[in-house]
Amino acid sequence: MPFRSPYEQADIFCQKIYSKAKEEDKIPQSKPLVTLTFAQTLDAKISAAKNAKTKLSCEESMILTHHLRTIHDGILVGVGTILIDNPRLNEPSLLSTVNNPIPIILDTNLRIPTDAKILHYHKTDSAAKAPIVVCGPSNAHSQKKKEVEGCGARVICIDPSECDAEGRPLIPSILKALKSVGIKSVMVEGGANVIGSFLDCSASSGVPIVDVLIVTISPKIIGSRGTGASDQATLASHPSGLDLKDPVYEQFGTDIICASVLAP
Ligand SMILES: NC(=O)C1=CN([C@@H]2O[C@H](COP(=O)(O)OP(=O)(O)OC[C@H]3O[C@@H](n4cnc5c(N)ncnc54)[C@H](O)[C@@H]3O)[C@@H](O)[C@H]2O)C=CC1
Ligand SMILES: Nc1nc(O)c(N)c(N[C@@H]2O[C@H](COP(=O)(O)O)[C@@H](O)[C@H]2O)n1
Repeated sequence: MPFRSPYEQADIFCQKIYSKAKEEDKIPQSKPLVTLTFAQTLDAKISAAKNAKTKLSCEESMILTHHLRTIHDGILVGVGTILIDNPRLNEPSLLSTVNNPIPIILDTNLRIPTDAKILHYHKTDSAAKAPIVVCGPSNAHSQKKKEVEGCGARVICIDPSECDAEGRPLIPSILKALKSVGIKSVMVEGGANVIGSFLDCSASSGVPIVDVLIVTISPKIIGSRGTGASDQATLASHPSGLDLKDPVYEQFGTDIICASVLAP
């Protein structure tokens, strides 16, 4: 096989997966296209412990993750990930030459610290975009909302009728709100609670919610202290598990990528 850099490999891999999604008519009109993606160990852990930031991806699979970020309009994480990882969520090495997605943070009670990197990065790098924070109704008129807006973020409050019993905005309502501000595609990176909500919503809804699932599998075993990728998904509507259709596997460096275009 001719030599391919990991950048070329990432580009070709994404073209293959997203042209498949297109062929199968998975490019939605009523909601943004959703890619759910995360890195896990062989024993399906996304972090080494509760409250831990853990590097799982190798250099080559991280290049794929960064490439995926550049082909989506938005990149979404929960506030738990902001509090633990304090990420930048941009494509670091090619920042000025590629599309950087709009960071989107799900934060029911506006717990985001006003010094979080994600609230400030766009002020120092002109290629980075100001984030969107999606919160629950209790913050509609709060001082914290004003402070977060003061950092340059757009804060979207979801109506109480569109939140779950714990007051968390429902996934279809979040996607509707994102679509209404022009976001046509969103890459969901985690963490465990957000992954659980997207999986459950996708499995129980008659319409597709997650269109493409891309999982990086790292050759590591963490054991029971780690946070499981699906710890927060009940998958109650699928008692024998969720079957992935026509999975595609490819090795990136020392990791295996599993990708599937999900059936509705
Ligand atoms: N290996 C990987 O690819 C990744 C690993 N992580 C890891 O995940 C861990 C953080 O995960 P969690 O603590 O579970 O936090 P999380 O990042 O899933 O955020 C949960 C928060 O999101 C908010 N939220 C709003 N609407 C929601 C909804 N409908 N469903 C779920 N949450 C909603 C709530 O305020 C909730 O507290 C960290 O250890 C981080 O390192 C995070 C991202 C990727
Ligand atoms: N793909 C992937 N591999 C890992 O090993 C990871 N720990 C993550 N985590 C996600 O990436 C964010 C860090 O992003 P920045 O490098 O700061 O931009 C982290 O917050 C998780 O969302 N992903």
